[in-house]
Amino acid sequence: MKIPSLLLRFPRCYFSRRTYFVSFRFPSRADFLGVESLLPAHRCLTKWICSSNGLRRELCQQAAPEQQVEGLSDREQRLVDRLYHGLIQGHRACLAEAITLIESTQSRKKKVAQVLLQKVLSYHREQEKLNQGKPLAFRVGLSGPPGAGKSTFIECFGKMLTERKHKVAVLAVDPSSSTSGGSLLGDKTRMTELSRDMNAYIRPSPTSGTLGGVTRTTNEAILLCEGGGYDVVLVETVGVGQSEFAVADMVDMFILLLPPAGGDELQGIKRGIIEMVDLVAINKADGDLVVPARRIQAEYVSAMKLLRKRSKIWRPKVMRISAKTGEGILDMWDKMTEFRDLMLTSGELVAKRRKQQKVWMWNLIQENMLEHFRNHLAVKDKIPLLEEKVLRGVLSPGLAADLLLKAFKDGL
Ligand SMILES: Nc1nc2c(ncn2[C@@H]2O[C@H](COP(=O)(O)OP(=O)(O)OP(=O)(O)O)[C@@H](O)[C@H]2O)c(=O)[nH]1
Repeated sequence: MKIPSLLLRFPRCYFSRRTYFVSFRFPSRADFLGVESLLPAHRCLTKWICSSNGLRRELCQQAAPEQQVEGLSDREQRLVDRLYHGLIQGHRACLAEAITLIESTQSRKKKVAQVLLQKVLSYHREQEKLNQGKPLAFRVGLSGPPGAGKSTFIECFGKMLTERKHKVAVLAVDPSSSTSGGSLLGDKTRMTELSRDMNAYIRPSPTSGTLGGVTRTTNEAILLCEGGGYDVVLVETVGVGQSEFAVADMVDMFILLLPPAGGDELQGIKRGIIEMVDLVAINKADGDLVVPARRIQAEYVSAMKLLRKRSKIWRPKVMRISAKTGEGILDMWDKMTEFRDLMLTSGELVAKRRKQQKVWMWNLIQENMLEHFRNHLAVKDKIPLLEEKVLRGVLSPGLAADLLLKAFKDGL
């Protein structure tokens, strides 16, 4: 809808968003002289604007392009706007700053981060609508025991993708970094060439927080990367704690990278994780390792036949690759895109993402509730005593839990 030219001719007329009130202020005496002739137009315009939602929206956009969010100071609002615009224009520095903001544990910054995320989410929705429902990015999880060759693989795979005009983001989930104070995953020195590539963005794991906290920020970082135009987001993790399960719950495709070794060396691979996998890549299938790689591939192919089918359209594949020579990497990407396309056309991808959103929400609630419970004044002091009684066998775990829960409920 067009804004009446009359309204635009008078720069001092203003429109208040909250009251939908329109008023004219005449800039000079000369203009004032013309008031008589303008009054009917003024009244008519006021009435029209009040009844016109379309114009109201248009005026709001022209008068105040950024919607002021309640509770944010002007400075915070400006920060959100700067990061948002920088992010969607593809500035890496803004993406990095935005991820730092979502990783913050300060309550004020957390609030600002959520406002930014909301904005990025509505941008996502718009873009996906324009894309006929196609997701902005392909989310891929990569796990494997230490030494499997994850960083060599990411370097080789990432470069292959950027050469094909893709934009690649690499995020890491390493809960062990919280205790060790630093993460090797996502370390740029492990992927020297990719980290210099302008179409790649590498982010190490946050070095503080629980697995739940790290998972939350990684989930949010994925959204930010997608907003920044990265169409392949790779989330790397090692088999520590429950991190692979957490990563499998945030990606479209989950890949397990294995060295050509069996038995003891693969003890670290948790049984359950094989059930989450969409593709197993046996790495280092080069030189003398080709034969053992073939053997491991055959073992996994037969083991995976016994697994319960998770998808109607996809059976997990086992492939041999060499991250060092690049052999098999392109074939692997072909398989990955085949998976993505099948998932998309069958509707399984949308269903999977929806389910993941729900899992994510409940995980956050669980984590926050537990923290709230542990720190609640009514139970905080009782926990060590009851724990000790349970350890000594004086009190059953069930009774101890009941006592603590009762104290919590009474204290609410
Ligand atoms: N022969 C051969 N060696 C490889 C291949 N990929 C990786 N390597 C070697 O395997 C070793 C471990 O590789 P990384 O890429 O550091 O493995 P990672 O899984 O990232 O290991 P962590 O950093 O311990 O988690 C290095 O010495 C690599 O050179 C491959 O395809 N073939």
